[in-house]
Amino acid sequence: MSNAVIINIDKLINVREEYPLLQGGALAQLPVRQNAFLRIRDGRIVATGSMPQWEAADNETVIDAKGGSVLPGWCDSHTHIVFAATREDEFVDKIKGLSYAEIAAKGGGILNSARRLRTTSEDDLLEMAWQRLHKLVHQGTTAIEIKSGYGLTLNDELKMLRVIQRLKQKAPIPVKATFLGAHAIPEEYKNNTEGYINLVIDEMLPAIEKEKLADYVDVFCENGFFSAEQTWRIGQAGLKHGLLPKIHANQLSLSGGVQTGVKLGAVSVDHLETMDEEAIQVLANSNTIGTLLPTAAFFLRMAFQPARQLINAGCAIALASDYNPGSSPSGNMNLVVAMSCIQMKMLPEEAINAATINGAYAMQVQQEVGSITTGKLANLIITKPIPSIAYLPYSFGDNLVEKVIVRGSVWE
Ligand SMILES: N=CN[C@@H](CCC(=O)O)C(=O)O
Ligand SMILES: [Zn+2]
Repeated sequence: MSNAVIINIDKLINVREEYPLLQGGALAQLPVRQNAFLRIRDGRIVATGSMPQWEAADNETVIDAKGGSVLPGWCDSHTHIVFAATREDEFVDKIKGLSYAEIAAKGGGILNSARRLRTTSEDDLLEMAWQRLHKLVHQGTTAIEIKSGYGLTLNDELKMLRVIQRLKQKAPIPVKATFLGAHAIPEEYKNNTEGYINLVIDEMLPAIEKEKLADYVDVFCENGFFSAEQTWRIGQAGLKHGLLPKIHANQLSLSGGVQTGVKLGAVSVDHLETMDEEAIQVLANSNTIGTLLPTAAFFLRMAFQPARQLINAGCAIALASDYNPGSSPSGNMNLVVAMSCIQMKMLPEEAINAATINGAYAMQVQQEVGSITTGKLANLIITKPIPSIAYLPYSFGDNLVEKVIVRGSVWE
């Protein structure tokens, strides 16, 4: 466990003693300290101060930020990084004019990933997911949620969740596991949706509870996938097995996913490309976080999420990458933040808060990460020198991450 001090920090971003979930107008408040240092003991933040007051201490590594800025590492609360194969062939099909729904109907999409995953070993899946996670940390992600949902049989869902469990043990960053058995109706149950739902409820959930393999339960609430009523039943069953819901809601249609998620007391409802006033108001009047996934909207050429309306209504917004082989084959949170400002008109301050502290809340790790707060893990991004906070999303596509610090050590 490392003892270190980061010196010559131009801007120390998101420094907070109290770190409440940020709703509506509060998202635009991003506390910044100029010309600072930050001290780390046993991998945790123990002090911050003004650079002129800094004094060297024994037995600590000095990390010189050289005028760069420091912010909390990104908290990516929605990913599918355990998968067996990429799907660039579908990407080309889409360029040629096929829709996401058409690709799914011809056996592509999630079912394509399921076919490939079923014939891949747990060790091989772990190796591939670890490579992805390792790269994501280099891009600044220092807490992550990972879903199952490409197995769609009892054994293959358990296999995916065991991979996530092994990632939890291997990775020095907070990792949360979400059971997404209700991601699609598998081929074998094509004409028997109820049979598959029974398998999820009666066999998968008890087995997952027994092995303590998941933190959350998720359902893809969408036309052609799972209805609001089926989402409700699976969410309730998850709750009985100790799993709080996080719901894929309102991606392609007004699915009722937001209302159902809120009624279930979901930690978050995610996607939200397709919202109406009723869904926005229901979310605004709840404790459920709305997690926006702009790179999925971008990749599928869909309208972006109505971030301004959600924030103006008072919602708590988080940003996540949705990293998956079908609809967002990138987990780069720097791009997510930039796209949120460029395409959804979020202010840079709002986007950074949504990708750090609110992302931490969306996977219940806010006591460990998400802000520069004494006692939290020193999971941090050191940027190259930047003239302003707005420069981060403004210079999209440029790599401004100079170093990533995990538990006080530079990520190699
Ligand atoms: N929308 C549902 N699930 C994923 C896509 C998964 C896939 O296409 O493989 C998502 O969040 O976008
Ligand atoms: Zn997803």
